[in-house]
Amino acid sequence: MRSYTLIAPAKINLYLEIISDRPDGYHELAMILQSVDLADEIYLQSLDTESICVKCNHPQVPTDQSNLAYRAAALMATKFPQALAEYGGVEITINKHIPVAAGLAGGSTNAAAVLMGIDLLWNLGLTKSELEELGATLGSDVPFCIAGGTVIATGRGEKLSPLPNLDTIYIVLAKYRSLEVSTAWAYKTYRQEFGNSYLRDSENLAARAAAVHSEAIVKAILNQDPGKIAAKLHNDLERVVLPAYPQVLQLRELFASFTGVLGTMMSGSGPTVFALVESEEQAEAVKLQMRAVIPDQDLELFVTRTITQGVQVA
Ligand SMILES: C[C@@](CO)(OP(=O)(O)O)[C@H](O)COP(=O)(O)OP(=O)(O)OC[C@H]1O[C@@H](n2ccc(N)nc2=O)[C@H](O)[C@@H]1O
Ligand SMILES: Nc1ncnc2c1ncn2[C@@H]1O[C@H](COP(=O)(O)OP(=O)(O)O)[C@@H](O)[C@H]1O
Repeated sequence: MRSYTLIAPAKINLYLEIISDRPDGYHELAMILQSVDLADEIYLQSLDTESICVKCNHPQVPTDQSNLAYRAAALMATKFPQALAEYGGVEITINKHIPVAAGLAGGSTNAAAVLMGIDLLWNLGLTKSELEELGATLGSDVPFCIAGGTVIATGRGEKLSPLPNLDTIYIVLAKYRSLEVSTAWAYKTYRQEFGNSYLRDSENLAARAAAVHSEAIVKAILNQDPGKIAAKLHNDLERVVLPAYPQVLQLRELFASFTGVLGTMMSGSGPTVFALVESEEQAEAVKLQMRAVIPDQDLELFVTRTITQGVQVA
């Protein structure tokens, strides 16, 4: 019986600009995605039968066919039926550490780990770009979770251009356990409220505008300048999520008021808010400050840091 354990890291969005809507219902984006060391462990074990089964220690995560990890395995089974017959199905055990429905790509990174793990279990020898292409059919953030590091993502988030590795930056994450924001709702509301400001002249114009806006943060990343990176954080989805979720706005304002915080932003469609911090010591101090102001145990707080890789075999 063969088995693999994979480490599946979360991401944050250092930059998220919505360029336009698309005929397929998605949005054209310009993003900078960053892997962080808060990660789930994914344990894969071959089965004698051709079935797929998912186990997870987190009550909010479904273990049926709606689990993104299950869907990743089902996709591999459909694409490679001979390998499924030869090597058997797979049992997927997810040890969740990443908060669920948080804007941290928890499900996407689990799916990425399953694609990479099954590639190994079934001796398929797929390239990273082949795996990323398969991943894009499961979710917009899945290709990035395979690539990892610091990456410019365009299209609906699946077209990736790597940036140089960032030196370690410490990060504090804050998320109310019971608060969920639907990604589809966030984009739909943005389209309803701000859609008339999209650039529609031509794809090129839209791409050029995105390049101009994100230029400053890309430069700061190339210069390894955490202060400037923090000053240029941006997320268009804050325009719809912050007014609708005052608790998220409060976290954002509190982080901004703490000593040692270089910059703060909501990640993805939220509701996680992150703060870039000067040092590990400052990060622990910022976490303590937040806990002192909000003792409510529904608020989850994590100290994490930037990393240079996506999913890895343990
Ligand atoms: C907002 C972001 C930012 O990184 O992340 P999360 O907050 O989910 O982590 C991503 O754009 C989310 O990526 P992901 O969670 O993989 O999205 P998908 O499953 O592909 O899409 C979920 C829904 O979001 C909307 N969507 C997503 C991506 C995109 N470029 N345009 C969209 O309009 C669509 O309504 C889609 O049905
Ligand atoms: N493997 C998985 N891990 C986490 N959530 C999952 C998974 N598979 C499906 N889901 C569902 O996907 C939804 C989004 O969760 P998640 O991927 O953690 O958030 P986000 O896309 O905001 O980063 C949740 O409602 C959850 O029930």
